[in-house]
Amino acid sequence: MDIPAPTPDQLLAAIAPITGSRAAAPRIHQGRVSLILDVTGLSAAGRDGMAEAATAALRAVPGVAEVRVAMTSERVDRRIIAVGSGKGGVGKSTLAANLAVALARAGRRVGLVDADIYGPSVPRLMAVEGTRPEAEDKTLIPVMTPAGIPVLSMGQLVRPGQALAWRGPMAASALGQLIDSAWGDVELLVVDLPPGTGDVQLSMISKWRPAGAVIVSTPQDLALIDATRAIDLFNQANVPVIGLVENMAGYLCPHCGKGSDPFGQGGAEAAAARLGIGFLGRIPLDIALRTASDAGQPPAAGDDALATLFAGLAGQVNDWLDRTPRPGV
Ligand SMILES: Nc1ncnc2c1ncn2[C@@H]1O[C@H](COP(=O)(O)OP(=O)(O)OP(=O)(O)O)[C@@H](O)[C@H]1O
Repeated sequence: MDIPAPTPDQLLAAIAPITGSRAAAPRIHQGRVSLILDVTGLSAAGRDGMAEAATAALRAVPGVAEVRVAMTSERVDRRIIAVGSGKGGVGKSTLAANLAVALARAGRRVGLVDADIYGPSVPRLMAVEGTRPEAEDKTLIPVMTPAGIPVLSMGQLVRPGQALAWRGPMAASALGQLIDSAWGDVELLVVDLPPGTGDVQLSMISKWRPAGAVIVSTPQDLALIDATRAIDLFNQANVPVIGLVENMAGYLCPHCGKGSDPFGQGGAEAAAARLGIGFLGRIPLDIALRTASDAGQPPAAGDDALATLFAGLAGQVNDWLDRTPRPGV
C-alpha cells in the first residue's frame, strides 16, 4: 500500500526543533522535498550543520524519498572601525587587537584586519604568526585566532619590507583584498591602519570608508600634534571620529608600586576636548600589557584590570555604533 505523502505542516513540524523560524514550509512532490533555509548570520559550519540535520530529519519522515535544501542569506551589513594614529609605536595595533577582543566579548561578531603595511603586528598579538590564510576562488579565508576572532593581515600577503614602496592605490587594493574576504557572519571589522597620515592612508580610508575611527595617542605634546593630523585625515575623508584613546598614560612601578607620568598626564583628554571629539579613556604604561602582547595573549581576553579597561573602551565604541545610524538607514 502506498504511504500517503506528508503535508508541508507535518514536514515543518519535523524540522522545527532544528531550524526554528529559519525554514519556510517545505514543498513535496512525488516524494521529493524542497526546503529553503534562511542562514543569515550563521557561520559556514553552522549552516552546513543545520542543513544536514534538517535533511536527516526530513528523510526520516515516511513518504520522503529525497531532500533538497537551498540556503539563502541576507547580505551582512558589515561596518568598519578604523584604528589610526599620527605616528608609529604609540600602541595602535595593541589597541586594535584588544578592542576587537573586547567588542566580541560584548556580543559583536568581530573580525580584525591588520592593514599596517609598514609593520604588521596583529599575527603576533593574536598568536597566529606564520599561519597563511587559505583562499577559495581567490577569496581569502580569515585565520581563526585562539581568542576566537578571525584575522587577516598584510603580513600574510607580502614579504617583509616589500610593501614599503607602495603608493596609495596599491595599498588600497591590497586592503580591499583583506576586507572583501570570506568574513561570513562578521558584522564589524576592526582595521588597524598604518601609522601616519599620508596618501596611502587617505586612499585606503576613502575607498574602504569606515563607519568611524578611533585615534590612539600617547600623552606627549608631539604625539598629540600627530594625533591632530590623524583626526584631520579622517575629517578629509568624512569619516566620523568616535574618540581618542590615550595610551601609555602613567606608569605604575611593579617594584615600588609608585605611580609616575613619564609622558605627562591628561594631555590627550584636554586635546580631545579642544578638538571637539570624544575621549574614550586611558591605558597605563604596563609591562604586563607588553609581555602578554608579545606572547600572543591579548589581555582583553582575560579577567584582570586591563580586561576591565578594554571592556570599558569597547563599551563606548559599542554605544556609539548603537546610536549611529548606518548610511541609508
Ligand atoms: N600601554 C602599554 N604598556 C606597555 N607597553 C605597551 C603599551 N602599549 C603598547 N605597548 C608596547 O609598545 C610596542 C608598540 O605597540 P604597538 O605595536 O601596538 O604600536 P603601534 O602604534 O601599532 O606601532 P607600529 O606603528 O609600529 O605598528 C609593543 O611592544 C607593545 O607591546
